[in-house]
Amino acid sequence: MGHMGQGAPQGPQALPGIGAVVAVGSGKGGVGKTTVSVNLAIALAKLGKRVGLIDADIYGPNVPTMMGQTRQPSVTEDSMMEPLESFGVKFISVGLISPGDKPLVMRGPMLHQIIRQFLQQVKWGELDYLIVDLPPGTGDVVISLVQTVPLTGAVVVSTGSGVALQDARKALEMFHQVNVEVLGLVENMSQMRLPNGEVIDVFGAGGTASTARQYNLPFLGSVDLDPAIRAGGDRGLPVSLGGEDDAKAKAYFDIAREVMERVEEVQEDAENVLEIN
Ligand SMILES: Nc1ncnc2c1ncn2[C@@H]1O[C@H](COP(=O)(O)OP(=O)(O)OP(=O)(O)O)[C@@H](O)[C@H]1O
Repeated sequence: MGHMGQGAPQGPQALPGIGAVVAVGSGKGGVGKTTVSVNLAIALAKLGKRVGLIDADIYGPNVPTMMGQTRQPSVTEDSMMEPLESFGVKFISVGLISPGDKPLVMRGPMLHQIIRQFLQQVKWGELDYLIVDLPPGTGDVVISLVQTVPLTGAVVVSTGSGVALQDARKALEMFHQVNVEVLGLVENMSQMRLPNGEVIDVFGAGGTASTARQYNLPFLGSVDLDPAIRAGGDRGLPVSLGGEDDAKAKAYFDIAREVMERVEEVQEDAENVLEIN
């Protein structure tokens, strides 16, 4: 395992007080990775977990808008950042530290520095889950992450379309390369249910589940294509706030429970490995 070298001076160091670090990635942009991250984080919090969310999506840092707060985080005297908090979820975003609407041009070393800061210099306190919303594609941010902390695992979001899945497979391969366990796949914008009950298959529903099967990975659930989900994100009031009994929120709670189960599995496996050694 690549991240067992905890005694090594440069190796990834577990964050004290943080139970699990879960990255959410996608391959293709615009498939709804951020919407899944935000609603998953809120669902976990509503299920009683202590949750943090890092928005590391340098190309589209939309977490603050979806969480309804876009002010700059305050910095304490000891140079620690206070995360913002909405709906019981603590969060921080690259969007909050980049000035205005300027396109964010960042060189690798600066990006690496920011990722490290978000992990190590934010007052997260005790968390059960720290979710990291990755930029689409395969790349630098993931490398910075795995060099800084041991990741518990990754969730890969895709639509069922052939091209999105093509890119999702690249993301799966990348996580494999950097020794990050994929907890499972989520299909977003799977189907659209019209008010008259008719169901429209927009992006090829089921494609993500079959990709999961191909790779022998768990399928964590699917989310409908639903204007209420888009509106919730835009208004800073994500649909998960409706709670588990709300039909529009339920999918995210199902996914949250799957993620909790998978995280437990991965952590138990890691403990067994340590006992054998
Ligand atoms: N299930 C859904 N139903 C309806 N709209 C959705 C759904 N999921 C996401 N959207 C909308 O699609 C758009 C893209 O979603 P989002 O920003 O979450 O994608 P992303 O994959 O994080 O994008 P990127 O990483 O490229 O910035 C947003 O306007 C969002 O509100």
